[in-house]
Order: sequence, then structure tokens, then C-alpha cells
Amino acid sequence: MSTMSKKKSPYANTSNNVDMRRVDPPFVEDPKRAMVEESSSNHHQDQPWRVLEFYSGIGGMRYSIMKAGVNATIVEAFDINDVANDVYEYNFGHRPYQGNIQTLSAADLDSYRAHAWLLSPPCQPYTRQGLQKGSADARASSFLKILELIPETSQPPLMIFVENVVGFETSDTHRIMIEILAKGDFVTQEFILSPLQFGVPYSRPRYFCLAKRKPSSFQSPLVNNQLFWSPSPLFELEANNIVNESNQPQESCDQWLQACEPIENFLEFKNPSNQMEMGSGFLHTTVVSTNISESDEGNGSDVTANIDIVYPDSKRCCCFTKSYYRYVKGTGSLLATVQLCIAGKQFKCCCGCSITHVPIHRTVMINQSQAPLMLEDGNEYK
Ligand SMILES: C[S@@+](CC[C@H](N)C(=O)[O-])C[C@H]1O[C@@H](n2cnc3c(N)ncnc32)[C@H](O)[C@@H]1O
Repeated sequence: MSTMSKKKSPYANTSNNVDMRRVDPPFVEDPKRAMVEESSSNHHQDQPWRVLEFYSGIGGMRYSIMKAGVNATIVEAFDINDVANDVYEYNFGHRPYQGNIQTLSAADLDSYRAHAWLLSPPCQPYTRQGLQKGSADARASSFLKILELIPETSQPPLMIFVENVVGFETSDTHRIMIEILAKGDFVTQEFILSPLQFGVPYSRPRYFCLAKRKPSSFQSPLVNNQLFWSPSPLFELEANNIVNESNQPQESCDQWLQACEPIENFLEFKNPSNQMEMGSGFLHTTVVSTNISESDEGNGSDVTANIDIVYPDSKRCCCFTKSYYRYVKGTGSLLATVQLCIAGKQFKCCCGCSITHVPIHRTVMINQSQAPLMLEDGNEYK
């Protein structure tokens, strides 16, 4: 390792039990089968796959590979953020390399003798809310740099997995990535998928790219070198006879939303009998109260903001970000652990799916830090 500082720690307690559903969507490669089917000069079938996890954050990729049941070892994880690395270390008993991925050399990468690379680079250069500067954004450079190193390595990875936001697929970074992968003899399959399609109550469509170096191949070559974007659910709907009729998109959408598990199945309550006390490791307890009057309901008069409020029994939520509750828009749904009532009536989404897009008048958000709720322009929301 050239310039990154190595911090030793006990290695990988990988027995973490994550409650997520295993799915075998029709076109998406089964990771376990895909990896077992590979044969290559530098990987033997009975050996674990040696995997590098770039931009490891809190370890979502590592949880995924564990959940997929792949016989794999994360030989190293890399992240520049010490708080993320604290969480990763807490989760897995291994502290990632802390440093800038941009400083890695081809020799560093070769030293790991890795078969697969997992990459989830920063998404800010491509987000709708950002400036969408793509490769011109400094945060994109480490990703391009690491891809450019592939031809310089003596043992290029056999497989690469990239995750990013929707918007990445139209960026110049994406174009450059595809060019580099094609030149490096990789065949790709790209997908835009949402956790909702897998029964997880989280509406966060994301871009994924799978790349395999020839002579490795995908078991379903149908979408080779293409981007596949399907809004349909990809789990046991067929078994439940729920068919995604193209002429009834709203109905089928409602059906698969209902098939999702409720948010509460993914929350950690300190005391299950009192849902007000939430585990400190996950979300702030946010109490939402309002003086909205019944006459305001639905007619939109005097509406000052639309806030997406979800409850523990909701079957959908938007992406929670680090600015959670500080901004009205783009920082995730607000999780209300106390049900919002209007004149004694529970206020539910009109489609019955427990999402509440409520026109709220003079809403008061009381949260643990008592920080004011901010509007996107930086002004306080009153
Ligand atoms: C989109 S997040 C990845 C999330 C991760 N997959 C997870 O499960 O938490 C991007 C991560 O890349 C890290 N990062 C950004 N630029 C980096 C760089 N140049 N070198 C190392 N890490 C970097 C950030 O600290 C952040 O944790």
C-alpha cells in the first residue's frame, strides 16, 4: 500500500444477521450461481472469491454479499471517512483502509489478488439535486482513476460491480466507464432497480452495473451490454398470482407496494411495547404534530409545504440522508412514531398504502436536537 495508512483491527466477524429477503429476479444474475459457474486461471471453484470493497461506507455491499450466500472473503475495504469506518468496524470487526482511493497504485491493487471489485462511488456528481458536473466533479476522479488502473494491473478483476444513483447512466463518467470496461474485455449488464421490487419498503431506484471479463459470461446474455429498467416487482409475485398488467400500472403498483414488508420490520426499538423509544443507532424519534384543521384536509388551501410522512406500518419510504429532518425536500420521508390524527381520525394516504403526502399547515417538528426544520434556500421553516 503506497500512501494509505493501515489501521490494524481484528478481522471480519461476518456472522451479522441481516433481515433481508433473498430474491431471484428473472434477469438479474444470481450472484452465487454466477460466481460458482466461473472458472478462471486464478480462481478455483472451492476457494472463496477474493473481493475488494471500494467506497465501503458502513458496509452495505458487504452485507449484500453475505446475504447472497456467496463464498467470498472481503480482502480489503477502502473509505476515506473515519465515521463510516467506525461504523464498518463496529459492524464487521474490521477497520477499512482509511484514505483516498485515488492514491492507490496498480501494484497496490495487484497485491490483494482480488477476483471481484465492488464499487459504490460518491453519487453527488450525478444527483438531480446536485450540479450534475459528472466527471468534472472532483468527487468523480477517484472512481475514474481506479478504472483507469485496470489495464495496468497484472491481475485485473474477473468481475466488477458498480452501484450509483439514477442519473449516473446518462453521465460522461458512465460513458468513460463503459469505454474502459469494453477495452478491458469486460461484458456488462446494467440495471435500474428499486428495493421496492424486492419487498423492501424503500423507494430508492438505483443504478447497478455488473461486468465480467471474458471468457467469463453471464448466464442470461439477453441484456448483455444494455441497460435494463423495469418498474415491475422482481420477487414472488408470480407465486402470489399478482400479475403486472401493463394497462393497469397504478393497480399493479399498489399491489406490489402492499406486498412489501412494513418499515417497522427494519427498525430497532429499544422497547417494543413503546414505539416512541427508538434505537439510537438508526433514526431520530420525530414527533410530528400539526394544527391542520379538518377543513384543510384535501383542499390544499393555505398549504405551505408538502412533507412526506411515513409511519412504522408504512410500506414505503424515501431515502433518508444525513440532512434528515433539517430540510423539507430531498432528505427523506419523516418517520413519525406517533400517528398523525386529525379530529380523532388517522390521516392516511388516499391510496391506502400508508404513505402520507399531507398538505400540512404550520407543522411543528420536534426532534431530539430541537434543531429548526430548514427549507432548501437555507431559511427556517415556520
Ligand atoms: C455512496 S457512499 C458508499 C456507501 C456504501 N456502499 C455503504 O454501504 O455505506 C460513498 C463512500 O465513498 C467514500 N469516499 C468518497 N470519496 C472517496 C475517496 N476518494 N476515497 C475513499 N473513499 C471515498 C465516502 O466516505 C462514502 O462513505
